[in-house]
Amino acid sequence: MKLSGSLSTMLEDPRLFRQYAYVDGRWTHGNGGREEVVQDPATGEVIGHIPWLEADQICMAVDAAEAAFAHWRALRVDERCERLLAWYDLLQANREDLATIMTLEQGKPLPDARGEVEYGASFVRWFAEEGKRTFGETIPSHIPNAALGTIKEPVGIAALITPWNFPLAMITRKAAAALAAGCTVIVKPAGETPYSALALAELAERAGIPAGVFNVVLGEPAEVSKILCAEERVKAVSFTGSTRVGRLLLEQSANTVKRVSLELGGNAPFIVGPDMDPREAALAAVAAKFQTAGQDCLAADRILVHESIHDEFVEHFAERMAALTVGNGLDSEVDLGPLIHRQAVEKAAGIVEDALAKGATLVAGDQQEAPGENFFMPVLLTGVTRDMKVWNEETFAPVAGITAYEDDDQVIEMANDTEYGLAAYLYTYDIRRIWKLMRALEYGMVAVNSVKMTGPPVPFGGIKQSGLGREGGVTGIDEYLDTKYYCLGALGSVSGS
Ligand SMILES: NC(=O)c1ccc[n+]([C@@H]2O[C@H](COP(=O)([O-])OP(=O)(O)OC[C@H]3O[C@@H](n4cnc5c(N)ncnc54)[C@H](O)[C@@H]3O)[C@@H](O)[C@H]2O)c1
Ligand SMILES: N[C@@H](CC=O)C(=O)O
Repeated sequence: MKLSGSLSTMLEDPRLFRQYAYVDGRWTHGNGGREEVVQDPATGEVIGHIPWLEADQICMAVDAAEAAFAHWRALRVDERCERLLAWYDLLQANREDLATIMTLEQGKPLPDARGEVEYGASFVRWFAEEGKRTFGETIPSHIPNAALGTIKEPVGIAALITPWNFPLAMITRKAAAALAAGCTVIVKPAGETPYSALALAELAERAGIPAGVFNVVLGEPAEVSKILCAEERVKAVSFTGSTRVGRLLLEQSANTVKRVSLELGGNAPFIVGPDMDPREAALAAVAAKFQTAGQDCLAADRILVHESIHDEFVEHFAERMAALTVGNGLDSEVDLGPLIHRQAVEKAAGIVEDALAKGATLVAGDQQEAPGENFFMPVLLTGVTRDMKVWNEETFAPVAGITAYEDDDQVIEMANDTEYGLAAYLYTYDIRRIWKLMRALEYGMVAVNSVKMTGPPVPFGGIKQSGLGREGGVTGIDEYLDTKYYCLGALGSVSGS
């Protein structure tokens, strides 16, 4: 294993590169001496090490979050929100360093990493504002001489478990909502990408977020999650990751009846109507497929094109795909970085092999050209059918599969033929088709004639086995709030009550 050792020298502020857990405002070693090596997926070089905390240390993080909760929830909401805004400012001010850390540990091209820092920061600002609007309601009373209403209260400690593909924004979309609501949090980032989370902790501290309010624990994933899910004092678990692990955490949280929010896998259909300009649609489909090298829960996984424009669409798609540059995300020419590790490359190769064995056609994609062992060259397959893995599984790789369809009813049925229900794309200008398909698609989010669909104001989330609950938007904060109903009786006669 080659040792890089150079990340801190690449940063303007080397203190953003932390190789410890962060518990109760302290940078913490693991008691048991266990640690994990973190590698740059582009080069295989070692970026650094992180400690694994032992069970008693995870419990100490819960103690810290519990102790801090009393003070944090008691702050005036504008005081909490001021600190979130200070955190937002620091994220913006340190954007370059945060992007460098992200590219080194995750592999995505530097411009995409900068984009993710902006995106992640935007949730902090959004919830700093939304925190001030956690209104209760007054209820016209059916009880004589009583006043009825509701107030919103923070649920308590929230455990936030996050994936490696968006190492910063998947944390802030949860943490900012929870902190604005008055909760304290324990973040468990993916072991592949811990340094973005630890940099967030460093900046949270500088923003005046008190010790114990924002904690980052590191460790063996199943072990840590089991403790957090079983712990009665943890009131909410918010998870972003695979459907397989999401199911597990839901099960583990049942005994303590926790609030569980799940942002899970996707298998997005990208539907192109017969009225569509095939070139325009192909450019959009390439953008929707290859972001983060296809390692995106919103990636266009099944591209469904009307038979009348199928061949032309394929030509344009192949042409645009051929123009994508694959390489190290630090190189300014690069569009697609590496996959996260070798297993991801092997999984992608298996999906392509399975499709070809079952009759798909390989239009483009030569793995001999891959610039390193964690890289996977973009692949275009046509003639994809429902018995293939590329249809049924979330590919999480730059493998595009195209299928032709005959009419709207058939494409609705095809698009819904999956256990997933996160996001769908629809390209057509026919308003009646838009309305019909948009309503019939069994997805939490439908983007019509747009690749971009996310951002702070929208309720992000899926149905079916893509998740529970919503993040962002005006409802994202509700995942961290309880509604308390009150009935004030014996008030005497109050007119209009
Ligand atoms: N819906 C969304 O908003 C969204 C966003 C980003 C990623 N994702 C999904 O995340 C997945 C990719 O991320 P990933 O590979 O990091 O997912 P993953 O489920 O393997 O890991 C996610 C988190 O769970 C932890 N984990 C892994 N195994 C565990 C176990 N047995 N018990 C407890 N915790 C465990 C990991 O360490 C990590 O912190 C894809 O399915 C993608 O669609 C969804
Ligand atoms: N692109 C998604 C993350 C999915 O992997 C988002 O915007 O949240």
